[in-house]
Amino acid sequence: MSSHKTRQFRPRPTDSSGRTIIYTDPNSFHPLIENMARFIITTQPGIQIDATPEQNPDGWTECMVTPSIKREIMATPNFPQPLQRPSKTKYEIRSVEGRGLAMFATDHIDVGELILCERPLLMAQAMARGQDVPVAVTDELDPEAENDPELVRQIIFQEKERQLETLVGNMHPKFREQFMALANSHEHDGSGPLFGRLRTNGFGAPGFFDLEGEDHPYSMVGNNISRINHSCCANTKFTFYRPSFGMELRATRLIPQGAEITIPYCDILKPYLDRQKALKLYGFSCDCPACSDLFSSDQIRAVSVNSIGLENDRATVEEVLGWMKRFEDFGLERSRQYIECLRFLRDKYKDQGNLAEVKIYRNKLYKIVLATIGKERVMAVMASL
Ligand SMILES: C[S@@+](CC[C@H](N)C(=O)[O-])C[C@H]1O[C@@H](n2cnc3c(N)ncnc32)[C@H](O)[C@@H]1O
Repeated sequence: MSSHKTRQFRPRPTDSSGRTIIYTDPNSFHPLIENMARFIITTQPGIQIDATPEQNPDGWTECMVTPSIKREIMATPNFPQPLQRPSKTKYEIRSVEGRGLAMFATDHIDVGELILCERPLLMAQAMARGQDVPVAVTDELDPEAENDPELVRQIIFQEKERQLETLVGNMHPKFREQFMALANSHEHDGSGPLFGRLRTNGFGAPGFFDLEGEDHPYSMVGNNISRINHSCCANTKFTFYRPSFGMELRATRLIPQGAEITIPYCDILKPYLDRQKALKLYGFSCDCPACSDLFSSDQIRAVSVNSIGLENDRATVEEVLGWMKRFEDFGLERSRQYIECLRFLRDKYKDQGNLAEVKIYRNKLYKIVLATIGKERVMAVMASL
């Protein structure tokens, strides 16, 4: 059924600087999305309009966003920069029994280390958490149908599929092939093959708001990063670096050679039942250490989002090290309280004049903040700690 297979890749114009190739063709959209801006983002200097992916190793992103989001992207300071990749690739993608393809460390990976950086294949609006039906869709609906949530859901799925047919139809065949090779855990719920893949593999694009301050739930899909499986004790975190339009992945704990590299598909600070509910969308049930020992895990998760009472400075180093161990056992290095433990130890040693320990904990703090917040905001956050 998919028309995307028969569409031809069209050459795009370069802008005056010759660096960013931008293509906007709002007229080719279905009326419901006529206000969306479609364009591509790439950063290879001097690239020609008919460049191949081989000539443009950073790749490019097919975007379909509102014009205000497009303006926001273009106004990003220092945009666009080339991707800054890790100096050495330390992962491989291979299949694993019962979990399809997965990513594994081929070398020891340090906390905070950049594991991969890639330009998204595409960026588009996904199904929002608790999203209302788009106004244009409700206008077209018969009032009876509007009260039928399943029918409304199916109509939204069809609209999303049509939007994506336009977008995916314009991808370079190599990138389209990469997108179509990704897993689809939504084959039986009415999502089309493109929207199903976006839902299965999309990473929330952080911090994109329209002019009225309304959150736009955009998703980005990457060729390699979208092969990473979930764990509630995940050892990495995804961040997005706007100046290079790069999806970045860093380690939140030491990853030994041979270990699987994992990310969270849901809020891993939430209790077991909430996580299971969120993971249903992906068609598997998690068997990570936190899901296997859910009683202890839920207890420590509840603590990790509240407070362990470090504010009054009365805790001892031993107590704090004990808390850190419990957080580490359940993969909670990214939690606010774990970061507070590191800050506490740095300051405690500073008060004692133990400069060697101060250096160790300052370093650890920097690495975990870098991994969890990303390089765009790491310095600002460190200054506030
Ligand atoms: C984004 S893809 C990850 C890569 C995927 N394994 C592949 O083969 O391309 C998401 C899908 O991977 C599978 N998956 C992810 N994490 C899993 C886990 N912890 N256990 C079992 N399956 C998992 C599920 O089928 C899920 O819908």
